[in-house]
Amino acid sequence: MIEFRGVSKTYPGSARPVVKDLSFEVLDGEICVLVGPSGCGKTTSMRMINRLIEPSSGEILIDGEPNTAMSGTKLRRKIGYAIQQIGLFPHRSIADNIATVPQLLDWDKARIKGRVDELLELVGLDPGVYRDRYPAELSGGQQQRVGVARALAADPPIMLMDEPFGAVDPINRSRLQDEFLRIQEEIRKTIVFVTHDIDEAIKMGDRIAILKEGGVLAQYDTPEEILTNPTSDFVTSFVGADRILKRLSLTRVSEMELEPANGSGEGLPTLSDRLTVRDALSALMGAGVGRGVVEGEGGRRLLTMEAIEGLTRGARA
Ligand SMILES: Nc1ncnc2c1ncn2[C@@H]1O[C@H](COP(=O)(O)OP(=O)(O)OP(=O)(O)O)[C@@H](O)[C@H]1O
Repeated sequence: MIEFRGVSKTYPGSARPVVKDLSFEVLDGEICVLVGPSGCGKTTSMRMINRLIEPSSGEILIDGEPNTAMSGTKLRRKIGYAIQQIGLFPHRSIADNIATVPQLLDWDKARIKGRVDELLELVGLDPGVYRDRYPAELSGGQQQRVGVARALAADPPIMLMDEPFGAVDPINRSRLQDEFLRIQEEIRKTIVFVTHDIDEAIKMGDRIAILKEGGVLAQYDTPEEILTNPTSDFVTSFVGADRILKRLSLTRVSEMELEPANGSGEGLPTLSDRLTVRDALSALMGAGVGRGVVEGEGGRRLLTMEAIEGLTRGARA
């Protein structure tokens, strides 16, 4: 667990803090997304976790221990770090890039090679093809994957990720997000993830910390809660006017309580219950109908506009 306790940061020469009295906890195995407008202190907050930046006051505890009490080696072993600019060393092979922290930690060669190949497999790059290439010989998306593999190299329980998919086009970005969520299912790291994109925050976060100007925490909640019960005008406007639709994209049709279709499904469009409710709504509207039949493990069930509206009720209150 990572715990911020009253953390503030004022840079030398500046009158005002860029992070102000920040207190929240990141639970083990969860992705916590720091999101907010440009300059609100997301990166500063994240870098105080691995002490690339020191707080002006307050403290950060990792598994109950102040990070100021930890040696550099211990911090490197505990915390992986992936950044938007990727930061791969251009004159080192992909294998050597990934091996950066294990080499610092003096792992033996065989162990490093095994780990590099395992990580390349994990991020979907064939080790035989990519191990000996150089960063310039990879696409931007492939380099991002190597960046993530490098951050995971010493199997740290904590990962800090600063806009890790920021430099790739929207399609590849969406693919990388999906892949990363799949990887996280396997590795269950404790992750702090910085983005300025609320849609990315909603997709990636188990919990979202929305920061506002001056590094003040505006709300810390699950994506569902933030979309359903924003606690201030700032959060409402930051999540956007389409928050009800965003809320629908968090739920799959399979999770809805729906009546069996029995005989009443005749002539209605059929949809998979793996769709998000947002996509199912879009399909119904596209077909110009108010009802459809969903198919899945729960059998054939009837999806109606009323049922969809029922999901948004809390959000409209
Ligand atoms: N080393 C520094 N010295 C002085 N001021 C700094 C330094 N680093 C950042 N700042 C200032 O602190 C504020 C917060 O910066 P930070 O990078 O933490 O914000 P951010 O929310 O990550 O922004 P962005 O989304 O634009 O990356 C900004 O106003 C920035 O100019």
